[in-house]
Amino acid sequence: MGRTERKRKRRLNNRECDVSLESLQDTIFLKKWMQSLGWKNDTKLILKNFASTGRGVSSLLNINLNQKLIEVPYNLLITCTNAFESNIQNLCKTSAKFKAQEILTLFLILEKHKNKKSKWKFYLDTLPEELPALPWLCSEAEVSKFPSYFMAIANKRKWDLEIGWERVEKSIKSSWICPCCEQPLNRVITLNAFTWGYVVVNTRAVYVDPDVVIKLFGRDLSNFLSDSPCLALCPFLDMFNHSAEANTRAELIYEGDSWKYTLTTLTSYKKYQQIFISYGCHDNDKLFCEYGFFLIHNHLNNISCSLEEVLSVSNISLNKKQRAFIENRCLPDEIYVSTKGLSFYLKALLFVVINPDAEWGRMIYSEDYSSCDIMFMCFTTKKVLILKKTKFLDNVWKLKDVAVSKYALSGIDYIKNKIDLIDIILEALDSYS
Ligand SMILES: C[S@@+](CC[C@H](N)C(=O)[O-])C[C@H]1O[C@@H](n2cnc3c(N)ncnc32)[C@H](O)[C@@H]1O
Repeated sequence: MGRTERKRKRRLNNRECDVSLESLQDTIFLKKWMQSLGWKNDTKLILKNFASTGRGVSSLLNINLNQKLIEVPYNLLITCTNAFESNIQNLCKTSAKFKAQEILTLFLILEKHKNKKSKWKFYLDTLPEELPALPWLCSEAEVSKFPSYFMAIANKRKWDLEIGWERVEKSIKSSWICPCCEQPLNRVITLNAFTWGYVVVNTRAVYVDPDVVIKLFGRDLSNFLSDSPCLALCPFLDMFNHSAEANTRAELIYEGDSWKYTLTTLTSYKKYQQIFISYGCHDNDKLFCEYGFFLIHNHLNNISCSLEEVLSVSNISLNKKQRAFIENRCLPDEIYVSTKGLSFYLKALLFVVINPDAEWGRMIYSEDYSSCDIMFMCFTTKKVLILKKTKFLDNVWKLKDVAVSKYALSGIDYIKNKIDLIDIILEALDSYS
């Protein structure tokens, strides 16, 4: 079998594993409900379970470059102003102020609790119960075995969730009884429910222009919100998965005689193929931390390192003048290497390290490095990469020892993916030097 034929067969096999979700009740009800509120599925979007990514979107039509993928009427969006519909202010102490993410989280918990009585039921029924593999949902023992730079990011996100929960717990009236089931509030708004809602908002909300949200609401939200109402949940639009190759334009626009949230694709797709959108120019660190997944191949990935790691492998100590120059120009902020080579800052840093007496400013901005400098840069970077690989392998072993949760098991795969990237970059540097 030739290569093309093998590729075709693989594509067909993959397609056979993709299962349509169109006959599921949840999908049928969601689409009917959205259509009854003005959504027109002009691009004939359908939901499928894809072997490669899980649930996602494709179309019965070919989708062209610059075509509008989806238009969702504003009244189908859940913004912070919808919190008023749920009477969140009635169950909170008067002085309580929340962040937009917390307000949407509370809204989801309360509406989900209403079940059939919620007007958002058909949307809520499509939200996943299971949480994605976010590293900040790991236990403390698990997080502590992540690479240190990543542990810092994960701990910060864990902390944000905990602070949010603390704020909510303190702000709700302990005397409040749910009108539908007569349960006390702390049985409805639990830590588990809060974590679920918080993660749903984190992984699915889109950015909306807060000025438009306030204008359409006709009332100021500052008594109630400590940041701006810039987040919204957008039914069906939140079913698209991300690809680093996808390019999309998202806008809240006034067209015809109404506001709508639109997505335009700047990439074309064949019918039945999965349609991806872009969540932003995110490397795997960001994808894993914000959305709980990472891409095996992501051209935005890189391996970052610290000034200390560079100095430790090059066995050089800096003089005062070198240190001041490096710090003033913030060179350590962006020292990394990717399959495309060394970052501007890494090259600059290495140049300053090996040339204590050169005219650094002129050289680093012209990047007119001698072949000798380039050889040293590659050589040192390889040593840094080998050091990083050893550290990552150590993280894998230590994490394997304590990993119990699916979040930590995913973390192991994530670090292994970093190690694979190091091997690829090392090979590329070998051919370069
Ligand atoms: C906005 S939702 C997309 C729809 C989601 N797959 C669903 O079934 O509801 C974002 C979540 O989808 C998953 N996801 C998005 N893009 C992905 C991809 N390329 N590969 C794997 N999972 C992806 C992640 O769990 C992420 O947190």
